[in-house]
Amino acid sequence: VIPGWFSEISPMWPGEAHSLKVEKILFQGKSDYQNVMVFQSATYGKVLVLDGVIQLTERDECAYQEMITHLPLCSIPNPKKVLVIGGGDGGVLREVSRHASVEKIDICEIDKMVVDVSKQFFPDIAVGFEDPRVTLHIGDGVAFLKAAPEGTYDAVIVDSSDPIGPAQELFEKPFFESVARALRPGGVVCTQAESIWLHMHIIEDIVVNCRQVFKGSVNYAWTTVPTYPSGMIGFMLCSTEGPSVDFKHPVNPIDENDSQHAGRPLKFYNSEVGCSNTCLLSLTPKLPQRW
Ligand SMILES: NCCCN[C@H]1CC[C@H](N)CC1
Repeated sequence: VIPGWFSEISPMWPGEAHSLKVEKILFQGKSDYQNVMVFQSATYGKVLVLDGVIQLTERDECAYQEMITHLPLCSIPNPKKVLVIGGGDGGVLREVSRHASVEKIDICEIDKMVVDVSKQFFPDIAVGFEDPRVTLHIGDGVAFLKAAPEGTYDAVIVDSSDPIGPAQELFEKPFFESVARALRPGGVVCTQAESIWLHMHIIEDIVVNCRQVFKGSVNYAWTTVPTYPSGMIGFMLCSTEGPSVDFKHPVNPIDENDSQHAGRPLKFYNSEVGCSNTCLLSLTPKLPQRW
């Protein structure tokens, strides 16, 4: 390890490690679920790390939070009730709040320390918790969904960490089945779905499960996030049976300067990006997972 640098070394991306120059460590703690750290980097702003894995940086979080939120919410005409699983930093909530049609936002985050640390060190991301439509539930997303009445939500966003640790169950079939049950007919789900350069085996399993569970459409979309392993990350975009959803052609364009967020315009997402970055997995090249 190079002194003064943070390297993201993990068995999930063997043989490689993205590094960031550290100016100052701002917080280190251990919650009931994971190690939590915040540091000031030299060129990406503040950085949130869980169990040694970069969750977000102030500089590039917009690409992830805007895409994971607006890809699904712009694909259906009038999203009203939205559920966020994970997302304890508040960034997805900030993006959901831009949609004036939304009346209710539930969020279920398992680790309260992530919420508290985000509010303390990332106020421009945790601002999402201030929206009066938001109800925060601290608990296990799997259990929350099992308890949700059938057909409750128009959209579910699964903003998870990686399938090692607390988020493992969020990548398995029973969880997708509980998401499908909690969605209304024609409802949509968008999940964090890893990198086509590193995790094709995980993605292929997720696609098999999603094709069995979601009888509408199943797409894989992606965006670039320089501080995530391989510099990109993908999303599974699925819809249940019912009114058809075409993720390539958003029907609900987001107003760039939506009054819900005066003074905080979008930094990354726009309708063009929204449709161009969505591809059927079959079109994704079979990339060498290691050389
Ligand atoms: N809202 C924070 C996003 C967390 N998403 C994941 C963090 C860990 C990465 N390896 C994959 C994305």
